[in-house]
Amino acid sequence: MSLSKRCVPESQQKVTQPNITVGANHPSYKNLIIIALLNGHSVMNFRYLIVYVMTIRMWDGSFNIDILNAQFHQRGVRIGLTVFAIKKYTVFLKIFIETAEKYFMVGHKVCYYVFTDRPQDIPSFSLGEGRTLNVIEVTSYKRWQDVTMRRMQIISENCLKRFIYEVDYLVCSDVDMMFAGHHGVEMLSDVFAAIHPGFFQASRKQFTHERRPESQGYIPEDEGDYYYTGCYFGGKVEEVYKVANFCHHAMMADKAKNMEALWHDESYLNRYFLYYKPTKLLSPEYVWNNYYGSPVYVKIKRFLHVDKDFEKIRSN
Ligand SMILES: CC(=O)N[C@H]1[C@@H](OP(=O)(O)OP(=O)(O)OC[C@H]2O[C@@H](n3ccc(=O)[nH]c3=O)[C@H](O)[C@@H]2O)O[C@H](CO)[C@H](O)[C@@H]1O
Ligand SMILES: [Mn+2]
Repeated sequence: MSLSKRCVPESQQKVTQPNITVGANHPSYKNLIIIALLNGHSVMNFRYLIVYVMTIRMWDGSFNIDILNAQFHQRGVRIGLTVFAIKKYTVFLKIFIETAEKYFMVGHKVCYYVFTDRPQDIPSFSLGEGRTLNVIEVTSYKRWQDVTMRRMQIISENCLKRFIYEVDYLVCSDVDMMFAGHHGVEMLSDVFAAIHPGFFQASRKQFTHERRPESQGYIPEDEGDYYYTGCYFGGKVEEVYKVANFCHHAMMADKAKNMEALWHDESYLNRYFLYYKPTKLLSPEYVWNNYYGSPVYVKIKRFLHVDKDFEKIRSN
């Protein structure tokens, strides 16, 4: 997969965001309505316009971390972070965990769950207090598409087997990522999702949703609030179970028909979120890719894609 395939065309990347920063660093409701209309969420489709505008978005300046930390500490909240490092992707783990130690839920109870087919290749890490790392061996798949999609099955099975007993919230991430700024409890909610950085300014027409009605990942042309990234989502364990279980079964139903949604697990995830809205939406601060430059609205890059040679890393 070439990265450029999934991007907004060059010409549009240069379009700067309208003046959306008012007071704090996040858009006002008035400006969100304007952005929603510009993005093709018509007033005729009032329900989606409301969803678009009312979703809680996390931006720098939109939360008070001291108050939130006190609340989460009082509850003794435990947070699991799942990450898959299958085949050659084990190379990404070091920087992922090392940067997570610096920025991810610092001061809280954190449990890393590393799923791999190469446990012997997992280095040891020195972890902060209250933080543990579990390496869980899983079988691999030949095609990278199957590796990425099967994460949903493994996550859903482990929700029932262990996550539900061990943690309160789960964060599910790609491994080819690095933390670069604060990632705290402000992002936690029943279900949270993040906007794909390439589609923050894109109109609904440009979203690369699955458009074949026969697929379980189908989203009609005139629906879809956002294009969510498949690389970062989470929530309470019972909610993540529902997300992952849906995506896995949708994928299996398509497979039985010899189909595969356009962007694999990401397409099924987008379909799930169309009908079961996330209760919190992370702004592009929480998932960014420097490929898209440094637009003014991303004041803090908290989580970044690591460059990779797609062909090399995915070859068996
Ligand atoms: C930024 C973003 O939107 N990421 C999504 C995107 O592409 P990406 O290009 O980011 O996908 P990717 O190559 O990172 O694969 C997804 C993840 O699967 C795991 N993996 C994959 C292959 C492998 O051989 N070994 C391995 O461990 C690993 O955790 C990796 O991070 O599209 C994928 C499906 O098409 C997934 O939805 C990704 O979450
Ligand atoms: Mn990735």
